[in-house]
Amino acid sequence: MAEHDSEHDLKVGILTVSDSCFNGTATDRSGENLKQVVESRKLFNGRVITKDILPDEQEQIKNKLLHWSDHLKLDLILTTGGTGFAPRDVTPEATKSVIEKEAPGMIVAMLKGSLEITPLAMLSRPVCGTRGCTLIINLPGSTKGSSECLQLVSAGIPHAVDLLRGHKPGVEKTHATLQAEGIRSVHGGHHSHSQHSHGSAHEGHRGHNVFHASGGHGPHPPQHRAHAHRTCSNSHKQHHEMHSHVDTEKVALRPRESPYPMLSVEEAVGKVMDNATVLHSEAVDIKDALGRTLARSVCAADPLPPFPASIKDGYAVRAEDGAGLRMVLGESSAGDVPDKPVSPGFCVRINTGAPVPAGADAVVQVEDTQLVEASRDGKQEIQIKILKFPTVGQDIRTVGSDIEKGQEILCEGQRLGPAELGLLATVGVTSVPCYRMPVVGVMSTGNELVDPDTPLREGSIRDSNRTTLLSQLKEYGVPSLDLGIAKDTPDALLEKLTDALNKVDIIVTTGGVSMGDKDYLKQVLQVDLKAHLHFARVFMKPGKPTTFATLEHAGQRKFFFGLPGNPVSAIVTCNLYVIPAIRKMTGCPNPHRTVIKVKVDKDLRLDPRPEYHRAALTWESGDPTPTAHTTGNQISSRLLSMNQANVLMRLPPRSDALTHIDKGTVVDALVIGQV
Ligand SMILES: Nc1nc2c(c(=O)[nH]1)N[C@H]1C(S)=C(S)[C@@H](COP(=O)(O)OP(=O)(O)OC[C@H]3O[C@@H](n4cnc5c(N)ncnc54)[C@H](O)[C@@H]3O)O[C@H]1N2
Ligand code: MOO
Ligand SMILES: [Mg+2]
Repeated sequence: MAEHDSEHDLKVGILTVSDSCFNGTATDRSGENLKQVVESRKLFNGRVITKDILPDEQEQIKNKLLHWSDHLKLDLILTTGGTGFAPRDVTPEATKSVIEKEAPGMIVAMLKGSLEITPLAMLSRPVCGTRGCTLIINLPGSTKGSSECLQLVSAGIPHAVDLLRGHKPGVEKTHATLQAEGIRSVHGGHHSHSQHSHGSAHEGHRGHNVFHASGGHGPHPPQHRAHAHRTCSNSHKQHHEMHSHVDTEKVALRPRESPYPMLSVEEAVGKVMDNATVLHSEAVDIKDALGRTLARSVCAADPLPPFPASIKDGYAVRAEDGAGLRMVLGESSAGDVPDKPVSPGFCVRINTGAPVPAGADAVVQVEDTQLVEASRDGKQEIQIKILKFPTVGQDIRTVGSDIEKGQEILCEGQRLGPAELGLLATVGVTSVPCYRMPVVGVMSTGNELVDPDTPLREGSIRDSNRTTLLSQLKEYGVPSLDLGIAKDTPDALLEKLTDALNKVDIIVTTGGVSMGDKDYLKQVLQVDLKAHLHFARVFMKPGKPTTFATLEHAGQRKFFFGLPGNPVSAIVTCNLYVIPAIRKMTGCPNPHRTVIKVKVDKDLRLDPRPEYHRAALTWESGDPTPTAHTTGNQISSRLLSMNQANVLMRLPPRSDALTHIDKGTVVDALVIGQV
């Protein structure tokens, strides 16, 4: 599949120069048509960033060209109209006043091609040239003429822009592509009629077109004959090689590697965590704080228990009275405020949790007493016989014995679980400062995707990544937004991402980040959103094309995680990069996954990349190291390999010395599920 050098996508401006279109007495058909031709991406990979209509006023045209070149920094400006001999035709003059270098070759290409169609083309006065990195081309005003002329120069446009941008890789890459892949059929105006001596004519390398000059050079054995072709030479020659032939035998065939460096997982995680700064705190009611991270420590305002409390149901006594008979004075139940102090020889019936009355310094549980029926002066009195000698403090919780006044009960950075929230209730703190939770938007990309509840159509599959990722975020109590499915076009991506930027802190997309010619995410991030791309390839399996970027938007730092589309890659990379980043942002002091030692349950073949191998744990009796049962075929598309998996075993990359991991070997494993 032709690699799509997305960063070379051209930013195009279309300027219609016409009094009648400007004042609305005519419709701007040629400008609209040019927009369609550019958006069709048939001639080159470009996108119309801006389009306008101006009257035939030289100053206005000049200012527009200056603005589009110097401020919008467009790659290509196509003007249509105002290039003739009529008194109001001043587009060439306006253009000449802004360009820094002329491009006569393009004028020749246009006029040569046009003159073959009509001699009247001699009346056209187009100017072509560059200003900064912007290429400006005057096209005729008619719909037919402007699109024909654009076709005539289109093959040179991408290279011109590459050279203007000083993007060696673009030119070199094209060269490498041509050399590596031999002759490409032409896409520009020169549909030469050379016969194809080998294989089917592939589509030209997207965005870079080359010319076929007809015929080859002398007899070549059919299988080796390379057509003569003219390509934009690389920068040091600055001219077209005419009719040179490429003998693919001799040319060094260079691989078409992605231009993005491959990071190790450690480096990638490091970059993510370096950028994930802790968010500010906000007051959260404790009934909504489950799973949140505390932003400030909490101390107890008062002691617990606030009074000496009985631990048992029994009798509050004076220990020094020892064992033997006691008159029962009264009772102290939980919630009572005792009013009768215990005097020598007496005791008070008491319940667990009830305040121990003054004078008493021990509690004898009811099991250690005998009830002695007694009556005095005809009145029923209760006496008990204490069977064992009580000790001072027995079964009494002294004031503050659970929580002292002023004691710090929770510290900053703690995750608030049920017990922690209970503690807050205990000390009467019902609202706590917690780190804000980032809002995470999840978006799938891919023309092949349909919603899970939609019937499949030819060539489509159901989107599972959103379900997986949204529920993984829910598991961590992270507020999330379903951003839907974006089609595989730059505009669809740009529109959804731009919209999401105002709603979420973190955007997680899946798909469209590998080497496909429809994998536009990186380009949209870099070119359109001007995001800072931290990495776009990681030496790991699954997850190689994982892409991470940040962007300052409206004074806030926004995060992009472009996870791979393969379902397993998506959830594994979410666990490795997204969840730890979120945990760090929410103040969690140890945001990373817990790593444990596990024993592999069978021989495992190693992959050339370090693999995060899915497994489910069991504990064999007497063996403290759990056994990790592999979930089988680990291909990145097989979501079943995540089924019941609660760890990701970290397996080393294959080497000459090590091609397998033997059964019983102990390896590290990241805990990702309930163990
Ligand atoms: N020439 C190369 N091709 C690929 C490479 C490479 O290095 N060279 N990398 C491969 C690896 S590794 C991965 S991972 C994938 C990732 O590609 P993308 O991130 O561009 O993902 P897509 O191409 O859009 O989709 C990949 C795969 O996953 C399916 N998919 C996508 N989204 C979903 C979803 N929401 N639910 C379910 N399934 C989804 C999609 O249909 C594809 O089958 O690139 C390899 N290619
Ligand atoms: O990197 Mo991919 O996720 O292995 O298939
Ligand atoms: Mg792809």
